[in-house]
Amino acid sequence: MTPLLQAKGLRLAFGGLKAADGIDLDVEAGEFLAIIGPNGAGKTTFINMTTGYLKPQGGSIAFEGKPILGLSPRRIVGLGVARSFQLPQLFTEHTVLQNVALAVAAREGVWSVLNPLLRPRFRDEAEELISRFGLARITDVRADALNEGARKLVDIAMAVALRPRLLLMDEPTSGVAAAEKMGIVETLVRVLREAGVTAVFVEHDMEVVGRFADRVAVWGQGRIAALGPPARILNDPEVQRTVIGTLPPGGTHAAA
Ligand SMILES: Nc1ncnc2c1ncn2[C@@H]1O[C@H](COP(=O)(O)OP(=O)(O)OP(=O)(O)O)[C@@H](O)[C@H]1O
Repeated sequence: MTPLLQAKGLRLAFGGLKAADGIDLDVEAGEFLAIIGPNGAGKTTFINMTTGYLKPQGGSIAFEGKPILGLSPRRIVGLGVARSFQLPQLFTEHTVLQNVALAVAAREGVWSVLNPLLRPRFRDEAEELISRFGLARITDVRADALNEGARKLVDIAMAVALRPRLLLMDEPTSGVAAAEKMGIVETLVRVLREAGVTAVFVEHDMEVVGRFADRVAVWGQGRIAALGPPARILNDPEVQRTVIGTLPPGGTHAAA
């Protein structure tokens, strides 16, 4: 079967720095794939290339078998690939409802920030989506008054409003308070699974990766250093040493 997303030989250098140095990755429909790796390994660069924000200098990317490399971010969204950002991109002076309604309107080709709530169809859909994310109690709260966990969920709700088949999330739990983290991930995984959305997410919290990823890709200096099920990857001594940091340099077993 054709993979949902297929990246082959992606290369991109910034000056002498190879942020992508021959990335080959297939993402299968329905899976949750976690990307882990040290800072600067090129994880965000991969998301940027896949969503049209950066153009690789070599290689190819196909979504549902069709080439998407070189298309604008908006065209790629239109084909069914959405993303969320490490820093949520919300309209801070607008309420949660207005933000999500704007995303619904954008999907329908209405790009105006002039009150999308005037259209009951957009408003109803936004309200329904907000309640699926368990955010009904903050529907009318302005985005700049939200905590980081709520901001992340609203950002992802806006991406889901675009009705993607693939969603790429850049560090969905970064900045979220530890006590809130698992609840946030449980919510977004539930919504994405119910909606049949395949997910690729960059994550630094290995407990989140272990609980929610079907496969894990380990990034190292613009390359995929390891790829496989979480039970194997997270217990790999080399991954523990270079990414997770539980082993002393040269150590062979996890520190207590
Ligand atoms: N637009 C750019 N111009 C120049 N250098 C860039 C650009 N984007 C990324 N880089 C560099 O490319 C390398 C890979 O960056 P990237 O953001 O993809 O890493 P990352 O694995 O996502 O890191 P982190 O976990 O810190 O977010 C870094 O050294 C970064 O400084």
